[in-house]
Parts: sequence; structure tokens; C-alpha cells
Amino acid sequence: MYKVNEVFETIQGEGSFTGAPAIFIRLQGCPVGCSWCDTKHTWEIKPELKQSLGDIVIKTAETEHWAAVTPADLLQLFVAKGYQAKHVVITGGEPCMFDLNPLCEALHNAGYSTQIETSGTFDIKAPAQTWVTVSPKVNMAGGYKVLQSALDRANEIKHPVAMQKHIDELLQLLQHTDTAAKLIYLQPISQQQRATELAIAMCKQHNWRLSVQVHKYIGIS
Ligand SMILES: C[S@@+](CC[C@H](N)C(=O)[O-])C[C@H]1O[C@@H](n2cnc3c(N)ncnc32)[C@H](O)[C@@H]1O
Ligand SMILES: Nc1nc2[nH]cc(C(=O)O)c2c(=O)[nH]1
Ligand code: SF4
Ligand SMILES: [Mg+2]
Repeated sequence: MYKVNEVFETIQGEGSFTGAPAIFIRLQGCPVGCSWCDTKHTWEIKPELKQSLGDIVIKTAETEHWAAVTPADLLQLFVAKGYQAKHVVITGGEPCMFDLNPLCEALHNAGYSTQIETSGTFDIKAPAQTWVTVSPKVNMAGGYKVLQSALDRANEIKHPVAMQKHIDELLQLLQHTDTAAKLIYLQPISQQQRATELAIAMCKQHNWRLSVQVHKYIGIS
């Protein structure tokens, strides 16, 4: 069973799939504790806030409610909702607290491609064809460390930045990582102008790519 905070169909707003229609599955629970996290309502798993998947999917605001679901429940929901997207993004919370193999395999068997958004602080349990986006989290409140195995598995590394120390941290992580076949993105934190200017300058300097959170600029989820 997976603990799900929300399910919705939208446009991927980050990283290399930006612009692609996608179904998002947001899993509940994250102990990493990023001070600027934009999904703090997914951090805690409160037993008293358990709901049915039917209630979760009609949410109109961000809440801490969650539902326990199987891959089959999710596939059934996609059909019932009439979702047309063929790409599924599994995010959170920290999705890699779960074994994502059964979920991704069920999605692949039903004709969907899959992508995971992860902080790289937990073992990534997912099939080889799943696209893995690692957004490394260094020195956050929860005390978790980025795993080298997660950086090695990443298809893209999407680093959140607001100040020079974040660039230095990324350079440090990349020193030990073979980046030949990976896409490297800087993502300004919270659309701050100074963060965006820094990201643009550093992308030019290091030949990295820029990921702005497109969905926030156009006001969609
Ligand atoms: C909410 S996290 C969930 C997945 C996973 N826990 C992670 O951190 O990658 C999804 C993405 O949003 C990014 N993110 C979270 N808060 C942000 C913010 N305020 N500004 C920019 N990116 C943010 C994360 O770095 C990550 O790439
Ligand atoms: N549109 C849209 N794109 C996204 N890409 C990554 C997201 C996330 O929260 O993981 C996200 C999100 O929340 N919305
Ligand atoms: S790891 Fe992801 S979900 Fe967890 S606090 Fe950081 S940004 Fe938020
Ligand atoms: Mg988001």
C-alpha cells in the first residue's frame, strides 16, 4: 500500500520533461526537513487524517490528509477520471521511502512512462526504465545525507539554489559523480529574483540548464 496525499493531472513544470502532460502521484511522508519546502503538508503521516482515495482526489486545497492505496486503485482512478496523460510523476513528500517497483511496474504494464522526483536521501527502488530526478538535499534539518548511489542512478540532477553555497555544494557532489550521461539543472528556490539571477549566471558558467517552476508562473498545480 502506498500513502497518497494527492493525485492530479497537469503539465510537468520542472526539469527535462517540462511541458509534458503528466499525472502526479504525491506520496505522504518526508523526514528531510528543507526549510523552504513547498510541500510541507506532506511531511507528517497523521493516522487520524487517513481518508479514502475518493476523498483525496477531490481535494481543492493542500491538506495533510492521505489515503492508503494499491497500484490497481490508482490505475482504476486514472480511467475513472479520464486522464489522458501517459507520463506519471511520482513525487512527495519523499517517494523513495516506499519501494516504488510494484507501482512503476504496474504503470509500465498499463502503458505509462514513469518519473520519480526524489531528494536522493533514500535508496531508489524502481525499475531501470523509470526516469529518476534527484534534487540533492545537503545539510537540511532532518540530518539526512545524499546517497552516492542515488546520484549515480539519477537521469537528471536538479539542484535547488538560492545562494553561492548551494552552487559549491553541487560542485562538491558532482566531483564524485560521472555526469557524462546526466542532465544537470539549477532550480531557483521559490521564484526569488536573486536566486534566478544566480542560477542563470551559474548555468552559463558551468554549461548547466535552468529549471524554473513553470507551473507556479502560470498558476496551475
Ligand atoms: C517537493 S519535492 C518532493 C520530492 C522530493 N522530496 C525532493 O525533494 O525531490 C519536489 C521538487 O520540488 C523542489 N522544491 C521544493 N520546494 C521548492 C521551492 N520552494 N522552490 C523551488 N523548488 C522547490 C524540490 O527540490 C524537488 O525538486
Ligand atoms: N506542475 C508541476 N510540476 C512539478 N514538477 C515537480 C513537482 C513536484 O512537486 O514534485 C511539480 C508540481 O507540483 N507541479
Ligand atoms: S526533501 Fe523534498 S519533500 Fe522533503 S522537505 Fe525537502 S523538498 Fe520537501
Ligand atoms: Mg511541487
